[in-house]
Amino acid sequence: MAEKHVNVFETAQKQVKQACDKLGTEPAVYEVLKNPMRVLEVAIPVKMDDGTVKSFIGYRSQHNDAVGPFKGGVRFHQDVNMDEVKALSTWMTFKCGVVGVPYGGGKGGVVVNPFELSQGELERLSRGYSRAIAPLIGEKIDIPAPDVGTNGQVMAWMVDEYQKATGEFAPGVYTGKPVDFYGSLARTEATGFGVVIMARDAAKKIGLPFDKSTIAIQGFGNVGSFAAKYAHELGGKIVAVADHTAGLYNSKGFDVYALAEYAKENKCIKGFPGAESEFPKEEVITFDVDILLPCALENQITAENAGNIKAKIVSEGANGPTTLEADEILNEKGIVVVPDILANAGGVTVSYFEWVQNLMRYSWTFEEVQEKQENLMVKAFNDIWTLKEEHGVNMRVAAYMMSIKRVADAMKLRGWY
Ligand SMILES: NC(=O)C1=CN([C@@H]2O[C@H](COP(=O)(O)OP(=O)(O)OC[C@H]3O[C@@H](n4cnc5c(N)ncnc54)[C@H](OP(=O)(O)O)[C@@H]3O)[C@@H](O)[C@H]2O)C=CC1
Ligand SMILES: O=C(O)CCC(=O)C(=O)O
Repeated sequence: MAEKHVNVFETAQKQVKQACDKLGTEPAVYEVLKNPMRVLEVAIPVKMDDGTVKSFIGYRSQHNDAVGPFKGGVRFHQDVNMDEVKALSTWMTFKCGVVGVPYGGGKGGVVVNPFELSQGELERLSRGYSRAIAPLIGEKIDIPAPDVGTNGQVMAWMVDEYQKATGEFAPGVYTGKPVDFYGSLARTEATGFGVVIMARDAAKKIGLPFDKSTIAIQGFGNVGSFAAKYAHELGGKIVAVADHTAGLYNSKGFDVYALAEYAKENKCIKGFPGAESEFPKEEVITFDVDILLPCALENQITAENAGNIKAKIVSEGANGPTTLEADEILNEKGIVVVPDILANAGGVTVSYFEWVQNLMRYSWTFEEVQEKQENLMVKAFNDIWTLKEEHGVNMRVAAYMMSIKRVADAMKLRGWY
């Protein structure tokens, strides 16, 4: 039966409810966690290159700050909407809880296709958004970062505009900045690296040799391209890749460096000469591989395609790629799903390291940062695996159980319930 349109905020709420029930928390815990504490909607007027003025709608959702300041990326995409931003901010709260970084959850977004803007228009929009949310954010209040459609340059403009709005030079108010402007080494690579480390450890658990495995990747932006690089460096063979424009196949495994270079230059993978053949991009999800890395957007693994998935492991680089119905199907099929709030937590983990370095006005080497990231994520993976075995639940429920407990304990100590 075809799945109805899936509202990702309802998905996030149900995931939280399921874990609260499993933990047996007091009803007040879900009552507090089911909605973001604050959601801001702004209209950002931007002078376009042709002299007209266009107003863009933006959001910032602050889900929960019991553990620490709100934290989470800013998405520039034409499909951004308030419910999506609310869901993404909810997932951030529990993602931070999973890896134990001292933050709550936040997320922002602007309804825009950034590829249709000139560089000047993109800068004016980024500055306008930063000005609009400046009263609600701060180094110790709410710390945005990059997500789909934004990058280090956008963060640098936003820091500069925040300073103009508040008079305060506070580089730690945004993370994911360029390394030459208060960014951290290994942040750009962090999310994709983490997705692969988690797939590697899941493979160990089920006795699948990662260095003999075949891999399919959906999405070839920041997360997908670095996931490809690290999976290749660990000996995995990336045979299928898809972005918004095409699905590409190479039976011998892609030259991931050449593909990344091509995608950077052409802003898509279609036409890459190193592919043997092209296939419809949707089919990447059901490709005959050992490991699937969804690294694009929400609701990609659905009730329609989940039954045909052949991979033994799914490590979720994207936020919310799997619908609730699909999750049940994967569970029944015995597929190990490393949930988004663990698999893609490398981004916020290294954002945390960037923030710490900013506050200390100090910097660590690439190797130091990546080692700290790996240690933190591997510990979270093992703790969640143990919890999963103890309670007979899947990794997603176990991850929420661990995280909700941390947030609930902080709320209790603060006297919120
Ligand atoms: N950046 C980060 O640090 C973090 C990101 N994430 C999550 O990872 C995911 C990807 O983010 P990021 O890599 O930063 O974003 P990017 O904007 O860098 O890349 C997004 C990629 O997804 C592709 N894509 C979009 N829609 C589809 C589709 N229908 N089918 C196939 N590919 C598609 C895009 O293709 P095209 O360009 O052709 O549209 C692009 O390759 C998001 O869910 C994000 O929230 C999670 C944690 C941290
Ligand atoms: O780096 C961060 O602070 C958050 C990244 C993000 O938006 C995410 O993990 O979804």
